[in-house]
Amino acid sequence: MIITVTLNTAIDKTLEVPNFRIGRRHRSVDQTTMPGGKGVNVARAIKRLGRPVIATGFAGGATGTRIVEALTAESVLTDFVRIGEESRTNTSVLDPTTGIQTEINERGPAVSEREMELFRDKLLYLAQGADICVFAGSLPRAVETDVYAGLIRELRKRGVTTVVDTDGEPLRHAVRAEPDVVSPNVIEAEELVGHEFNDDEDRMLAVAEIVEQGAGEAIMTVPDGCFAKVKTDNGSPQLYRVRVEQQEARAAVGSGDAFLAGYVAARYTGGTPEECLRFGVACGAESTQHFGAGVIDPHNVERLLGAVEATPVSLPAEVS
Ligand SMILES: O=P(O)(O)OC[C@@]1(O)O[C@H](CO)[C@@H](O)[C@@H]1O
Repeated sequence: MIITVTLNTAIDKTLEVPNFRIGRRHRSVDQTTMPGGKGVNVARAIKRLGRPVIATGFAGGATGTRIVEALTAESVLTDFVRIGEESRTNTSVLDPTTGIQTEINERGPAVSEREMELFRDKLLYLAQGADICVFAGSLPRAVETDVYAGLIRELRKRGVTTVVDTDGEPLRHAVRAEPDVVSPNVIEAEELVGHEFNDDEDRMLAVAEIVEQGAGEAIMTVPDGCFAKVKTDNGSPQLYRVRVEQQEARAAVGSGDAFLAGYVAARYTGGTPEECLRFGVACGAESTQHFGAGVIDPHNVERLLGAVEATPVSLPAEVS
């Protein structure tokens, strides 16, 4: 079983607004609402890929009920801790004339110590039947920024592979807890490493640096694929640049979540590191053709897979 953890679940509301201009009044021509938060999106995509997954985390108030009911309607298994405060709604505006999507994410509810304790108990219970656990997304209010780090350490003791996609302080703490895989996007990685990246060598050095900081493997997603430092089957480290020809995106929000879902799904079924990266990149690219984060068509993923190239890369001995 794969577990996804979403501590800051959301209803993602996307308004389609042609010729969107800041400071003007608009009427949307279409709108969609879906349960979201990064871990929820990863769970949706893993379910579509046919691997066993359960989504956990916090769900609060009427929005929380809506999140759970909508996931149930998608046949995604859930086991959330119900909390006193209301789960958030994240609003984004998609301008179909430019393809640009502007996101406004709410901070989310405050979670009490008691609720956090209940969650820890639930996660450790679920972990008994789990191979992989994905921690993804921002933290709700009143939660310590080292929460992922503590949970990673607990799950490692129980032999569960841990995967993290978050940002800022929670990511910094999580990396020090030595998770098996960390998968930031470029902005998250620049923040973690402490400088901007100007070229592909900088990007390669960045994934190597994130491994130096504590991650077992680091995968940085970019619009046309990823940069990765992973362990080969014999355990030795290898850098990869994985690329797919960039397609015109209908909606790119959530492609990192689809990447992670594909990577984890392939890893769950014993794919080689290169196969997992290529499958993840195919899933991320395919997801840009659909509205809704984590929405993918597995048949198109298989078609795209042939166009994904993974190139092993060498860097000077001191960093590779
Ligand atoms: O605030 P977080 O949890 O970091 O990100 C939340 C979010 O923007 O990310 C997803 C797309 O990746 C959306 O479903 C969701 O609204």
